[in-house]
Amino acid sequence: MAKNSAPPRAAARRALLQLTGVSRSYGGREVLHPVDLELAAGECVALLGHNGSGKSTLLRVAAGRDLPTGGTVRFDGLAMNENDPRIRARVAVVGDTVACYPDLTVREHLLLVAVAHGVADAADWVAQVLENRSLTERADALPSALSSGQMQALLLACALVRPRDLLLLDEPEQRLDPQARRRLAELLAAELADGVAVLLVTHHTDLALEIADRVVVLEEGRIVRQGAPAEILTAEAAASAGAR
Ligand SMILES: Nc1ncnc2c1ncn2[C@@H]1O[C@H](COP(=O)(O)OP(=O)(O)OP(=O)(O)O)[C@@H](O)[C@H]1O
Repeated sequence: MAKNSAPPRAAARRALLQLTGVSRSYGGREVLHPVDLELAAGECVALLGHNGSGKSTLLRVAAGRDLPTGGTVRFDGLAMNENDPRIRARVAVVGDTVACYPDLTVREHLLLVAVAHGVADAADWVAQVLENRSLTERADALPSALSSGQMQALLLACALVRPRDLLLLDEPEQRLDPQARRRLAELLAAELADGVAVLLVTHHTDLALEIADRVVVLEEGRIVRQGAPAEILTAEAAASAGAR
C-alpha cells in the first residue's frame, strides 16, 4: 500500500508527474492549449475552472487515458501510458466515467482490484477500506442497488484498495454528503502524509483550500492563475464577484 514514512512536504522535490507543453485537440478544436505542470510525491495540486475549461481533459491526458496532441507526459521518468504495467501498478485514477461489473458486489469489486494488484491480505484490506468508506453495510450489494453517493464511494474505494504513488481524481466530492466530504478531506490528507501525489479536479473550493499545496485555474484550456490556495481562491472570489 502507500508508503508509511512521509517525505517532507518541501517545495523543491523531484517531479513524479511532469506535463510539458501538453495540448489536446478534438476535431481540430484545441480544448487544451500547451500546459506545463509538475507534481511531486506528497504534493497535491487542485485543478479548478468553469465547466468546459479543460480540467477533465487535462486529467485524462495526465493519466495516460488519452493521448496529448502535443507535448509529453512523464511519470517518474517513464512516458505516461496507461497500458504500461510499471505505471498501472503505481497510478490510481478515479475518472469522470463510472465503470463497474453489474454482477459483482461491492466487496467483490474491491477484492478483484486488490488481488489483481497483488495486495497481500486482500480480504483484510478490503474490510478496512469498506469500513473507511462507510460501505460495510452495502458490501454485498450489487452496483444497481447503490445510491449515487455510495457508487462514488465505491469508485474511490477501488482506488484506495490497491498500491499507489499517484492518485488522479476527477471531482471525487461529487454526490457525497457533507459528512462523506469531510471524510474525503481526511482521506486525502492521509494520502499526502503517506507521500502519495494527488492531482485533484474539483469544484469544491473549501476542499482545495484545505488540502492542496497549489491551486491551478484553467480557463478555456489555458492556465490563467496558479499558486498558493488562499491567494488564488481569494483572487477567484474577487473575479467572480466582479463578473456579477
Ligand atoms: N471526447 C471529446 N470530443 C470532443 N470534445 C470534447 C471531448 N472531451 C471534451 N471535449 C470538449 O473539451 C472541452 C473541455 O472539456 P472538459 O470535460 O475537459 O472540461 P471540464 O473543465 O472538465 O468541465 P466540467 O467542469 O464540466 O467537468 C469542452 O468544450 C468539451 O466539450
